[in-house]
Amino acid sequence: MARRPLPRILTDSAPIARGREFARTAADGAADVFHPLIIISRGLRRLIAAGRRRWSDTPKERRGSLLFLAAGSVVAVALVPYGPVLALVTVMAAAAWAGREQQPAEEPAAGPGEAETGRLQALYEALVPYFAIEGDPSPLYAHDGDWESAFTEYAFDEAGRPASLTLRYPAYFTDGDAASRARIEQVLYAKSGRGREYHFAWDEESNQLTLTVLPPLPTDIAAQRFVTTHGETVLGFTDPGAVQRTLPVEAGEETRDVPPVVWRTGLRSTEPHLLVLGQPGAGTTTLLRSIALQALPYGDVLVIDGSGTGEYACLAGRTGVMGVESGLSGALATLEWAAHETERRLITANRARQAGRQAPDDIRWPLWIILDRPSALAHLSVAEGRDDPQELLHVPLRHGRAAYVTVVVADQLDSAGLLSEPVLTHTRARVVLGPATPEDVQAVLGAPPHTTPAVDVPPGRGYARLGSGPVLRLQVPATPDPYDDATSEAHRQAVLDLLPEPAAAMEEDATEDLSAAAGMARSDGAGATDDVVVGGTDDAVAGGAVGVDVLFGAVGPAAPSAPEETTEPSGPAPAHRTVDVGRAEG
Ligand SMILES: Nc1ncnc2c1ncn2[C@@H]1O[C@H](COP(=O)(O)OP(=O)(O)OP(=O)(O)O)[C@@H](O)[C@H]1O
Repeated sequence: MARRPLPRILTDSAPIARGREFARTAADGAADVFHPLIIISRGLRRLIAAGRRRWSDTPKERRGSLLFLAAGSVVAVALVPYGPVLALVTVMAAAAWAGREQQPAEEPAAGPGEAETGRLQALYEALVPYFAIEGDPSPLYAHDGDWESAFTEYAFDEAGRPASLTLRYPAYFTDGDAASRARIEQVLYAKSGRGREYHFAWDEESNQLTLTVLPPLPTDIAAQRFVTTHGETVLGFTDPGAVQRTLPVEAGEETRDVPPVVWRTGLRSTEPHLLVLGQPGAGTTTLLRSIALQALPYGDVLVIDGSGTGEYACLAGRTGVMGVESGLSGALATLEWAAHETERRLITANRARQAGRQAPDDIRWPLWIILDRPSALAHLSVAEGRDDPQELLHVPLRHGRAAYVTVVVADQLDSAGLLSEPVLTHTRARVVLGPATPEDVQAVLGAPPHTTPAVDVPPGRGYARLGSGPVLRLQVPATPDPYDDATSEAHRQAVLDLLPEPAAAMEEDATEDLSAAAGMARSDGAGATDDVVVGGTDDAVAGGAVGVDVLFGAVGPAAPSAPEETTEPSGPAPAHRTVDVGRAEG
């Protein structure tokens, strides 16, 4: 049976809604009209209540005189012309004022407690000798002066120690003088509580100094494939706000965004080479290992380990690793090859440019020279009456940028005096690791840090400066030697995952490709060159100098090595993309 519809009056809600709307409008209109009356009546109620309170608060013996005063006022009002009218107007005005909407009184800001006030006063007093001069008619800093006029903002941590403080200082204070600043920073550091790192921001325009306590940098980030582009290397991580970019990283179980210190290399880099200095055990080798692992997917790497401790053993024999040398002869031979290779790249790139062509691929494939502890080799070379290997770095350092050659040098701080002049001149990207005084940081980076030295310095902690940029706090990602027994399993696996394939496997693949290519060339009866040249130049092919043999064989001028002094076997040269342009040109 079909359902009967309900009567329309029960289902049609439009008239009800209209009625409700009308009632609301009428109420709003009435409220507007009667608003003054409402205010006045509320005010009268408040005045009467206030009068009653006053009457009850008045002692009994004084009530008579109060009553007499009130009666006198009434009589006076009645006698003066227009008195009652004026009195009525006055009462109405008083009622309107008393009845107005009152904003809830704002909660008074919680001021500093007694202990905190004491700390601020002590800080203020400690600054007086530095910020006050005799003859100032209205000194901002004076003994028994008011700290509240000098300290504009402050915050405290749970322990009651200052977490941030902004203070004003007199305009005559020499805030452009590093020594004057250092004295103030030293006082604030001592009085605010040692054991924490502070950042000092000097606003010279408004004569303000802001001190902020810095949280420790994260130490839980291990080696991993960072989200960077070709030519970018993550040196480590720094403070939020210190750089404009963040990178997603995996730290333990979670993924989070952290601000990286990214070093750019290549043709347009303004700081194409890096110098890392640190205290013993501060993590310089770890940083170099991290750089090598990031460089390998996009370039060839040559490692010279002056300390000879075998901490780069994991790289030996891997695709793209052209050698891991640790002896003096091996280092000299390898660096000599690197210098020639740089020259060869330069000449080839120059010829290509003159011919109006792009530089060939093998020139543009980056070559990284990683030199750990050259001072140890320098010492040996002096003892043996041979050349300092650093002399051979002159060409790669000077011309490396145009030849896609990047040099990374690491040494200990106390051996910095043994670094050669070209190394010091051409390494504009700098890192200093481990406990270092502000003077050390200034000497290495060319500018003092804006933070106080950390008391507890974990390995891989330090400062970085790229060119003339700001000095940044730095924490290097943990990239330990996977063959070290002390390395945790998670870190070992992280590093092993980043290592390229062993070069032997690649060579086998290459040999197979070579056979296939040669077979193909034979089968179509054409010259072998056209079919198999992948990265060669037209010149090379036209010259007939490039055959299948140079495609997958040793690249460039073969990297020499001194096997008897090489702790790790030199990895076979990469067999995947370059041709011997030098021979082709010949
Ligand atoms: N960023 C880091 N995170 C965690 N551990 C690190 C980090 N850097 C270094 N370490 C650890 O500190 C120790 C010393 O590191 P490393 O060998 O890199 O220092 P070094 O400066 O090269 O020392 P040396 O003076 O012996 O050459 C190693 O156990 C290493 O795993």
